[in-house]
This record gives sequence, structure tokens and C-alpha cells, in this order.
Amino acid sequence: MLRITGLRKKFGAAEVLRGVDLAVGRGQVACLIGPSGSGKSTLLRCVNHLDKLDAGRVEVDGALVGYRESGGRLRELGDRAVARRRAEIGMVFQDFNLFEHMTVLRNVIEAPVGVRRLSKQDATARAREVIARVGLADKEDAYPRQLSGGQQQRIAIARALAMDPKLLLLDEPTSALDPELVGEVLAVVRDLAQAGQTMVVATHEIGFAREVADTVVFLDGGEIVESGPPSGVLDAPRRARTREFLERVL
Ligand SMILES: Nc1ncnc2c1ncn2[C@@H]1O[C@H](COP(=O)(O)OP(=O)(O)OP(=O)(O)O)[C@@H](O)[C@H]1O
Repeated sequence: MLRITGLRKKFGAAEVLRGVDLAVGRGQVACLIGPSGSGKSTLLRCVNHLDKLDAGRVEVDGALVGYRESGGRLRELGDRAVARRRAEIGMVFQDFNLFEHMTVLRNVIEAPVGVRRLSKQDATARAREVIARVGLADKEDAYPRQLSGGQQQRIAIARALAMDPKLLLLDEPTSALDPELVGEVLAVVRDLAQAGQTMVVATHEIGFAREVADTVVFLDGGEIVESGPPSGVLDAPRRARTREFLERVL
């Protein structure tokens, strides 16, 4: 479902991603772990073309994201074509990014109506379904400020699900939450994993990665140091850099 090859990304002189290769199969969950600044967010942002690539390619379900091939070279797509491709990729940010002036229901309906061109009626039915799926059916008329951080993040997940994404990217979805609210968001993500949603999750929650990931990807200094099933990368790491990181965070 996701194939990344030779991905490089610079900000100024700093090379933040230094040749990343990663494949995530349909229905699989990859968890990105690594120190702060290792490039996890940038990697996710390159997948949905919020950041441009300097080299390499990203394909979602066989189609390039943000580019088209022309004469053996990649050319950037226009805004509307990018928006169409991006509509197939859900993104959940650390700080929820909900529209504060809109109710929960309006937040979730917005993209299906505006981007997918669903009728208001169909979008509302879809929104109600995904809001119920994150356990917040009783909050559809609330405004974000009336919800806890955990509830806001669950609505942000519902908003992404409303577009029926082929791939869901979650960028440290629990980092901005008080510790007692982390569990409710992880429970929603765990349910999605069990339901077969393809996901890439950047996370500092190592225990969670052990539980849900098919593949754990340890990123350090913009490169993948080690990747594989949790039983390998987390429980029997082959590389000293992985071991040192895990000793620091566990
Ligand atoms: N828009 C930008 N302009 C300049 N530098 C950037 C930009 N975005 C990220 N960086 C730099 O790229 C590096 C990787 O950042 P990134 O946010 O991808 O790391 P991360 O692993 O997600 O970190 P964290 O766990 O703290 O979120 C950092 O050194 C960061 O300062």
C-alpha cells in the first residue's frame, strides 16, 4: 500500500532524511520510533506531500503522491491533483488541528463535502458512523474547546476516517495529551489496527508499538537503523544504536 524508495529531504544544508526505503503492506501497521529530531514527522509529511522530496519516490497504492513521471523524471503535480491524491491519505497531527469555530459534526463533514463532493446527507451519515466508531456519538454538537484533549484527538481520527483513507498517518497522536488521556486514544488506534486499517504511526509509546505494529522502524539521524517485527527490533535489537535508544526510553 505504501512504498518509499531512496527518500531524501533537506532543510537548508541539513539533510533530515538520508535515503529512506520503507514498504507497508495493505492492512499492516508500521510504527516509527526514534529520538526527537530523527525525522519521523518529516517522513510522514513527505508521504502526503506536505513536504516536498529532494530525491526518491513515494507511492501509495501504486500511484505517486505529489508528482507525475515525465521523461524519466518526476514533475510536481498542481494543487488540485495533489489534493485528489492526498484525499486518499488520512493525517492525524499531534495537536489535533480541529476547526475551533465548528462543531464536531461540522469538523468531520467538512472534507467529505468539500473534497469528496459527497452530498450533505451522505456526509452526515458517514460522519455519524465514524464519530460513533471513536466512541463520541454524544458529542457531535459540541465545539472542540468543550472536549478534553483525548476526545479532540479521537475526533481528529474520526475526521480522517470520514474520507475512508487507504492509508492513515498518525504523527505522535498522544504526545500533546495528559498521561491519563493517552490510553483512550491508543485504544481507538488499536481498534483500527485490528480492523485492518493500513497505518504509519510515529510514536514515543514503545509499549504500544510492541502491541500493534507489524513492523517497527527505528529512525535515527534521518536513516532507518533497523526495522522488522517488534519481537526483533524491540526485544532483540541487532544494532547497538537501537539498543542504546531503547535503554534510554524504556
Ligand atoms: N520546516 C522545517 N524547516 C527546517 N527544519 C525542519 C523543518 N521541519 C523539521 N525540521 C528539522 O528536521 C529535523 C527532523 O525533524 P522531525 O520533526 O521530522 O523529527 P521527529 O523525529 O519527528 O522529532 P519529534 O519526535 O521531536 O517530533 C529536526 O532537526 C528539525 O529541526
